[in-house]
Amino acid sequence: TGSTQPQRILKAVQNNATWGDAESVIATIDNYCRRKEWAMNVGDDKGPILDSVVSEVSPKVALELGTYCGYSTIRIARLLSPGSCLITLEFNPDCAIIARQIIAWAGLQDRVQLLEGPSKDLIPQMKESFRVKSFDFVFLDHWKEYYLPDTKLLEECGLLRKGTVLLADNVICPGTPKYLEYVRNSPRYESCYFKSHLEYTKVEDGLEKSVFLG
Ligand SMILES: COCc1ccccc1-c1cc(O)c2[nH]cnc(=O)c2c1
Ligand SMILES: [Mg+2]
Repeated sequence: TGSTQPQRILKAVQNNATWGDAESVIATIDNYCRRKEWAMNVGDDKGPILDSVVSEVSPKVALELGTYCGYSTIRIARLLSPGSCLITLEFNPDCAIIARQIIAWAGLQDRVQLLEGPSKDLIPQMKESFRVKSFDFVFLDHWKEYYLPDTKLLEECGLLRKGTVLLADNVICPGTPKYLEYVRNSPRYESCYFKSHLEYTKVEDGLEKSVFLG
């Protein structure tokens, strides 16, 4: 019985990154996934776009849908000011176990709350159980078919406020046509596309930034 990809990524981090140094964890994962085995991290081409949007918003309360190994969790959390927090949702327990260790290796566990379970079950609990009033920033990076239903659920649960920024990965590859159609045509969003590439490849992909207008 061999190892899983998340286990191999964790081992690369433990063998090459400096404990407590988020930048070295990011660089280690990018090097490993570019040279050894491709993995679905937002990566070092789309990553700086994510960084610039997070820095512009400087969210106090942020949400990530889809943790995987924690790569984008670390990219976001390393930019948060003290007292801010990032809630990240992961449905796969094997990924959650690895992500917790990678987030800890980066020294960011105090700003991150990783919740295990389906986003459709966890989102309605945000207000009561997790004392969230509303999110300032949401990064959508889980399963493309859930982008639209989860966005509507966030609206229905009153978790978006005037100015909340949604940033969606993979809107071209694998592609999220129903989500794109919604945010680009709804009068309740102002949307724009940041062209880039699928992580570690030359294939086109991009991020869609959508501001909720209330
Ligand atoms: C499992 O498919 C991997 C894959 C294969 C080919 C092209 C794209 C992707 C891909 C890339 C990503 O950044 C992703 N981000 C989040 N959830 C995904 O399922 C996902 C898939
Ligand atoms: Mg992705």
